[in-house]
Amino acid sequence: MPYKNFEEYNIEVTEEVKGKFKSIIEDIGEDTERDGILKTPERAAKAMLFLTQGYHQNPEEILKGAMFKEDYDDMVIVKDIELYSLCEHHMLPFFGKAHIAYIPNGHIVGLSKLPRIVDVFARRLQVQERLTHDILECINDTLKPKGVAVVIEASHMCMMMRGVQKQNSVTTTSGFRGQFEKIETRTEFLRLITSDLT
Ligand SMILES: Nc1nc2c(ncn2[C@@H]2O[C@H](COP(=O)(O)OP(=O)(O)OP(=O)(O)O)[C@@H](O)[C@H]2O)c(=O)[nH]1
Ligand SMILES: [Zn+2]
Repeated sequence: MPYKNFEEYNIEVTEEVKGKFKSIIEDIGEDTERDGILKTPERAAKAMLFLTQGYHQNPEEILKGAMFKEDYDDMVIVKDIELYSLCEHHMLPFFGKAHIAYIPNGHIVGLSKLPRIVDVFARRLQVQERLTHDILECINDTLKPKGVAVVIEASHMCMMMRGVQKQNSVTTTSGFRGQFEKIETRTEFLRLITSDLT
């Protein structure tokens, strides 16, 4: 996708996507000249580009921007990170929480960077399984910790508003690398994310 810089790209693509949303709104039988709808193609285009901005962000750079040498080598957990993504099959939202843990190997990372990389990968067309692994592999490859774990719990609007129409099902996905592949470490992590302690 050729573009000079993100702002320039955004202006150009917003115009294009706006035109496409206008056609969709016409095709579903709405009046695109109606007062409340007049600006809707533009609003929808801006919303869609916001929700997919992760394609233009570099998660490794975000992590590398705040890695600090430190001898701490116990588990670090950031839990209940809210996430909103779009399923790649229907382009409908799925949303929920991510829980991330890692065991440092000489370096810790700025805590805010973990939610930031969740957003980078969530703001793309995704399936929950790949989103989980994208986050896991990015931390593993960039921070090179002794271990990393990611759990995501999410509800999928494509299963709620349409299709099978199940309102209460929650999907859990998980990935474990390094020391979290050992049952005791994994159990400790799962105990801590389900307790009120952290
Ligand atoms: N594994 C996985 N499946 C997902 C995710 N998000 C949506 N899906 C599923 O993607 C599948 C697409 O199946 P299709 O049969 O091609 O599409 P469909 O006819 O719209 O399916 P229904 O949703 O069952 O009506 C559905 O079963 C969705 O529930 C996800 O994150 N992970
Ligand atoms: Zn879907």
